[in-house]
Amino acid sequence: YRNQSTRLSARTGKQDPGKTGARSPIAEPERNDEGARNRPEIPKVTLDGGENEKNTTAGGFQKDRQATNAITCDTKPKPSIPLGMSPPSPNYAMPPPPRPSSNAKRKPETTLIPPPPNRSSTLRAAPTLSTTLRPPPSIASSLRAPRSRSLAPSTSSLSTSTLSPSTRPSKKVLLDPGHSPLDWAHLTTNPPTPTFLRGADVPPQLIRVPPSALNWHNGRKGRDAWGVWQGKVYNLTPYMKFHPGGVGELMRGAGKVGDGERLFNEVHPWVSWENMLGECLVGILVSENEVTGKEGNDLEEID
Ligand code: HEM
Repeated sequence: YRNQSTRLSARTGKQDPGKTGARSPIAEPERNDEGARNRPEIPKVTLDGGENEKNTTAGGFQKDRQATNAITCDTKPKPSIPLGMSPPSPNYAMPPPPRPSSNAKRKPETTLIPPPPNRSSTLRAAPTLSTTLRPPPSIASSLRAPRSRSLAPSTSSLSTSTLSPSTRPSKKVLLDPGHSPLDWAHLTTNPPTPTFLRGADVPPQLIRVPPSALNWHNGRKGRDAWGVWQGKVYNLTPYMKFHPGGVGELMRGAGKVGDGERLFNEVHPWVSWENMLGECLVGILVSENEVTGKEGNDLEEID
């Protein structure tokens, strides 16, 4: 190429032949370009060899590059690409569109392509390795989770009373001293009087309890509070302050036929009403007609 450029410059530039003959082939294009600046004719014909090396020193030659790239980009990009990749990025951005030539594209592609694929490949390899390594622990973890979960229900089925408080918010109240479940158990086994648990106004025998009598014992105005469970009437009054749910909760079903049992089953169906209040049993719930015609509460007829 250099020889060709010198030949072309020798053809157009009449003064060059004598200069080029004395100079070396390598130094000729640089010196000839300096002389070509002053010449008006040189840029038109000999932009190939003369401009290439000169343009590297002056930015004004880039305009000439753009105009001449269509013809002489083959030789220019080779030296300009390695040098101009980093510094003249904005100016260098202009050439790419006019570089339809194959040589210009090959060099930047080859220089630019290696880094991306290498980086991407390295980046891809890492996640793929991590993903390939993750599955084993994930499987192990997935197997562990169901095991713990599967064990939970099995234990819950064994004792629902122990797990129920954890599943729902507790509404237990602070009981007064001497009113713990053990205290209640002691009281039921050793009542102060034979009628203390069943009520002062109740005979020692079980009685027939009509709804009217039940409603009257609603725990208000000094009356005892009666509750019904499976057709049996219990005196709740002595248990009021021993009730872990509080007096108010226990009073919700006092003196009512079906409310007490329904609420009891909603809150704690696992609690044994009969065992806890066995000594508080008053009698059995009967219809109002069964009691009418008899004087008062005839308790002896039940036995
Ligand atoms: C109207 C009827 C009743 C209502 C509305 C009621 C309500 C409640 C409530 C809200 C609690 C607290 C539950 C918690 O937060 O853990 C509770 C606890 C309790 N109640 Fe009742 N109750 C009623 C009748 C009874 C009766 C008649 C008995 C006795 C036979 C009884 C025995 C208990 C016991 C033993 C607990 C403690 C449960 C536990 O430790 O988990 N309750 N009740």
